[in-house]
Amino acid sequence: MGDSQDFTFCQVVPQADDDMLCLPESLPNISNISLKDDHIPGSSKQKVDSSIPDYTSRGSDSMKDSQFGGFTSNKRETHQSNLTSNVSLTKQVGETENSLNGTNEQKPATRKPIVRAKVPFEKGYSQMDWLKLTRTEPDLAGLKGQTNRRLISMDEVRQHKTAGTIWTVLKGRVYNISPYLKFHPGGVDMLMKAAGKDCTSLFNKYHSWVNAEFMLEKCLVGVLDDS
Ligand code: HEM
Repeated sequence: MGDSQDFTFCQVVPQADDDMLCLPESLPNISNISLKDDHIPGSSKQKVDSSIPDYTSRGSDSMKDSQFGGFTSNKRETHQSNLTSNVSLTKQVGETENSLNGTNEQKPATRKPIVRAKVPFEKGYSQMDWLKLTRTEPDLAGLKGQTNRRLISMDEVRQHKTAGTIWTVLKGRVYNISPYLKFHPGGVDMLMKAAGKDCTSLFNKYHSWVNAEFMLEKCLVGVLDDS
């Protein structure tokens, strides 16, 4: 009886010993976990560090952080957004809006975003290049000596919509826009919508602030005869 009790007791003791043996191994793990937890309530940067072991192992990256500040910070945010899916990116924008509105879950902005459809210009076709051309090229309008004060009917304008002589009417003036096509920041295709037509309303729709009178001064062919 006593032996069996001792046996039972002896069986228990080794288990306790096992636990004791495990403790030194488990302690470092526990301390690791507590370190991660300590970082989680901190900044988003720290969140990334604690959840991604690779970042903590990159000593050089953390050096870069301190050296380049915001620049590297952006880089990390990109990593974070990759890891937490695109939502994170949207959230960045949303967060700014929410901080202004004072709410956490807000619908996307209702206002329609302004679409900038500027086309990157080819080398040699910047607005500065256009300005230079207007000062150096003597006959951009293709007048060949004719006056640019001539009255031009809409019928005649309509006949000029192919390469070389593309005319348009803007605010009562007729311009040869052929030489300007490749310089147009909105692209050739957009400007071609003006070919052989009165483009005043389209022009005002996209950029009423543009000083076309000045820009196309040397392309003036005549004045629209609207009688
Ligand atoms: C006929 C004379 C025109 C001239 C001299 C002209 C000139 C310009 C200029 C200087 C810009 C740059 C504007 C900026 O940076 O703020 C621009 C952009 C643009 N233009 Fe024109 N344009 C003309 C006609 C048109 C027409 C008829 C259309 C449409 C059918 C058009 C569509 C655009 C678009 C979509 C852009 C890009 C707008 C943006 O940056 O948001 N343009 N144009």
